[in-house]
Amino acid sequence: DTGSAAATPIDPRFDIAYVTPVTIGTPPQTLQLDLDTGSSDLWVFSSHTPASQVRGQRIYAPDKSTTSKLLNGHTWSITYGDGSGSRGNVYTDKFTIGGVTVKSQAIETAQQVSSSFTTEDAIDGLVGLGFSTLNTVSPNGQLTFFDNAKPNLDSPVFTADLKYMKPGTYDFGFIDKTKYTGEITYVPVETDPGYWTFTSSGYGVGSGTFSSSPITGIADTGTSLVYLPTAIVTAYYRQVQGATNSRSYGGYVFPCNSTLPAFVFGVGEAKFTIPPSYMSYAAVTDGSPTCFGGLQSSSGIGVNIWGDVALKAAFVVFNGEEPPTIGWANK
Ligand SMILES: O=C(NC1CCCCC1)N[C@H]1[C@H](O)[C@@H](N2CCCCC2)[C@@H]2OC[C@H]1O2
Repeated sequence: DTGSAAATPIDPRFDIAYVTPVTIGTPPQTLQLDLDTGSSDLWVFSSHTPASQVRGQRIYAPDKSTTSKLLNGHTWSITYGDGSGSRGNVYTDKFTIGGVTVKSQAIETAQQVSSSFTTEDAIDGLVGLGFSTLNTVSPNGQLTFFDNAKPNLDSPVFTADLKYMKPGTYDFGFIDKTKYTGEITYVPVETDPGYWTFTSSGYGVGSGTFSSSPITGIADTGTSLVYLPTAIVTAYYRQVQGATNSRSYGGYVFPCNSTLPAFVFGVGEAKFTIPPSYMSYAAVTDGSPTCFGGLQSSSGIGVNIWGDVALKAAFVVFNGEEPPTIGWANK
């Protein structure tokens, strides 16, 4: 098997998150899901989600699918790093992304979602693409779509080609040579506790010198921004006129008309440049002259996160061979 599906920004103005069309059940029900390498639960808004918590999202109705089966006595509950979360019951059903089908995928139906999911009407749920060890289904943990699909994929990989303010793609089972330039640099992945954890070889601010120092963090398609150690973040914002670390806005902000340097990060011998445009994430509120930075401190999180702001500067291969590795290429 091989497959390809679009990854479309949920907001035309800035890249909060990306959604991908999937089909579930028989006849197929289409939902737009957020593929998230930072988690390992596949959950959806459903006919079991209270109407008060649904605001325009498409829902999966297992009772309307002739191939759905309740996974008796199983429940799930997840909380994400931003405090959002959801919980519910579990079914199995036919699940397809970009033409790759898993005949019996655990579909976690939401009986409760937190307010940030209710208000985000473009996201109908998530497809966790982390390692299945992170799956929250109890009493028996379930496999991710990638783990289920892997044996039938031409190659046990998926790739992310996210783009700035326009649709990119997720490919499954093959590496599309037309999507990158030069060579792919592969580095080891630490699979404990279940993220795609790798070590970057260093960073540079704008045209400044490159600092070769290991930065261990996770490649997370479900996180909008990059979160790195405070020393790196302060070195970056020292180069931005009027930048401050705002307690009220919860991070580094600066005048939207500031000139921003690029941010360079290393993977092995390779270098990746996040252009200034990606480093200004969004105005803090609509129309404000104050902008929120695409690079923030990881000091409160406990892990460094290479989110969408970094991922969209590269073509990334999530290699599910044993042992797993992650590959980065320019594009
Ligand atoms: O919580 C994180 N990342 C953390 C950010 C802070 C620092 C630690 C990591 N990612 C989540 C993201 O925020 C969610 N969000 C829902 C509303 C629309 C936008 C996406 C979505 O659900 C799970 C995942 O994606």
